[in-house]
Amino acid sequence: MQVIEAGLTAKGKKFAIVVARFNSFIVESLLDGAVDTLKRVGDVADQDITVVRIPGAFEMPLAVQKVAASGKYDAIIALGAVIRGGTPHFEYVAGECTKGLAQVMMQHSVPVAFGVLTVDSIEQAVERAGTKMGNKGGEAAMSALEMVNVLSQL
Ligand SMILES: Nc1c(NC[C@H](O)[C@H](O)[C@H](O)CO)[nH]c(=O)[nH]c1=O
Ligand SMILES: CC(=O)[C@@H](O)COP(=O)(O)O
Repeated sequence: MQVIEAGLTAKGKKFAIVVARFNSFIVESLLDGAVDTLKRVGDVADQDITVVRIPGAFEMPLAVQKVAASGKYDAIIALGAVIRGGTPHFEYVAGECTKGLAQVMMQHSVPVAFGVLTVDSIEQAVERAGTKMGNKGGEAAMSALEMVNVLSQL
């Protein structure tokens, strides 16, 4: 049996973090978690991290597609927070964001870590942005680190 398993250090690899400004009080905590994980777990240097700010989750697929097409990055981390309101708006924004990001990942063969919260309430968002349910930005960064390493072995 051959098992391909990857480590998490990614010194010298380049990461782009695409950050939605909508619900920024939540998303900035996701960004803090992602940067902290890349540096502390991945040993990624500050100059190898590029942060791209965009309006909201709906714009995420296009921005991530441009970043992927540049060929400059080993992985991309998408960070945002879609919080359910009183209309069907949530379904459209969250659905298009999720679908679009998956398409970009397959089209460009570059890992896109999904750090976009899709939650029913602000309370659920706070819980996932560095409080009792952890920090989903940090978790997305962990997956980007692992994917960069695993892809290099395949
Ligand atoms: N409601 C949320 C949005 N809405 C904004 C859209 O993403 C988009 O920027 C706007 O419709 C203009 O095209 N964005 C989020 O990231 N989170 C939300 O909860
Ligand atoms: C993405 C959303 O669901 C939200 O921000 C929009 O709120 P609403 O459905 O009340 O217009």
